[in-house]
Amino acid sequence: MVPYYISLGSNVGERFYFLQQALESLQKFDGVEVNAISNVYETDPVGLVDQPSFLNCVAGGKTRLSADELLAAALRIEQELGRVREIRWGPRTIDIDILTYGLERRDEEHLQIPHPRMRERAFVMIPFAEIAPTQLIAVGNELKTTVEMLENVNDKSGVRKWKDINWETELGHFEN
Ligand SMILES: Nc1ncnc2c1ncn2[C@@H]1O[C@H](COP(=O)(O)OP(=O)(O)OP(=O)(O)O)[C@@H](O)[C@H]1O
Ligand SMILES: Nc1nc2c(c(=O)[nH]1)N=C(CO)CN2
Repeated sequence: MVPYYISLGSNVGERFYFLQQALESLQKFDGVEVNAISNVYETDPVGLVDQPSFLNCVAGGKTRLSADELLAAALRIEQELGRVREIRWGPRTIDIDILTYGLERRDEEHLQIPHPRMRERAFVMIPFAEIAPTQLIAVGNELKTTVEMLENVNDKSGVRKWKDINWETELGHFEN
């Protein structure tokens, strides 16, 4: 089993419903365990700023899937939840990014791990450091903890805790 972390985001329609459905599908996926889920944050859009605000969270666990299979699972869940891929960085019902897969490093067009843009994104690093503060990430030639990476995020405004979520009640048999 390999430890992994993913980030989830939604800014269309019933945003929390999409996060919850995506996590439930992932948890039911053969060979994937979800062991920790962060708080849900309401976040100002980054990149393309003229779009609705997002709900974001980070989840982690262990998986028997390879990194490519985990990506395929994430893409399948995105499709099942009806994400329409149109504008880069534009609105989406659900976006699932793989942040880390063990200490694996990949730099292919279809799969980059650790996720190259997470280090400048407060909407990823705040929830990631919350559930895995001592997790080591390969940054260039160094290993950094998520907390150290979060310290280097320039702009942490625009990320607010949304609501108190009890993931055990929201997801069938989730154990935190
Ligand atoms: N670590 C990763 N996690 C998820 N998808 C990845 C990863 N690395 C590369 N990809 C590729 O990115 C594609 C999805 O791109 P997408 O349009 O969702 O980008 P985005 O989420 O808008 O932008 P960003 O990657 O900056 O969050 C997938 O088809 C996948 O092959
Ligand atoms: N706040 C926020 N901004 C974004 C997000 C996101 O999940 N949250 N995702 C993007 C494309 O991946 C682009 N911009």
